[in-house]
Amino acid sequence: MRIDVLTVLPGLFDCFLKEGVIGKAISSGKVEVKVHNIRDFTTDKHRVVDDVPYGGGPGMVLKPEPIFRAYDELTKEGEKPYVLLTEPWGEKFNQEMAVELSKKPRLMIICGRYEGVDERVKSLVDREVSIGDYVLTGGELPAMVIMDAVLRLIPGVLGNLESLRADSFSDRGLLGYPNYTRPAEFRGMKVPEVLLSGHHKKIESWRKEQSLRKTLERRPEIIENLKRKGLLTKEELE
Ligand SMILES: Nc1c(O)cccc1[N+](=O)[O-]
Repeated sequence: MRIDVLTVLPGLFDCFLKEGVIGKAISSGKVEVKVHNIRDFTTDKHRVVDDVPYGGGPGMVLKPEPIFRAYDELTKEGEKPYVLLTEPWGEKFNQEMAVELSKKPRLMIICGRYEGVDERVKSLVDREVSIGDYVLTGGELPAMVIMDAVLRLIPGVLGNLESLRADSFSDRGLLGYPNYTRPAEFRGMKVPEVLLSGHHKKIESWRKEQSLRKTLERRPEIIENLKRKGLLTKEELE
């Protein structure tokens, strides 16, 4: 997969693209991420990327010209990207969307900023995406959240497919089970006996029960939804 990011703050992505699972996926060539400074696509000497909103009002709006120039330049060759725009009013990002986006061969993420982008930029956009109902200083962190959730799903990026399978939200959207590692007792808190038993069937059913219990406690609507769709087994319903 290739992702092109358009932003006025490219430096924000430096650590994200160098460190951890994402950094390894890029350095190994499993995925390609290119961050582009929208200012590099301006033509005036002051490299202006924003302007005051027509009709008045607070703040600044990202101008259309530099973004369109970037889009035209970056899509001259190769597959047309599926274009996302990160902004507060977008469709709520979730695991289902991450799975869908991970199947696209190429993405472009335009990072919203200031009071937003000129409305005409949206003629380039396939999906406006929000990571939550709160006000941020810009769309760069949401772009990183989306890339993290999407790129980890690319085959080969996560070493152990098992950890992908046991993810929260991956088994029918159920929350993940509790995890423990050595030591078996720490400050009086013991690891559940079943996990030390080596009895794989018992461990699996304990984990399933914990996952259902946690989901029922924290996200009852997920259980209701699965019940309605008939996606819970008789044992799970008991
Ligand atoms: N919430 C927010 C914002 O305030 C600015 C840009 C993008 C987002 N978002 O994607 O959620």
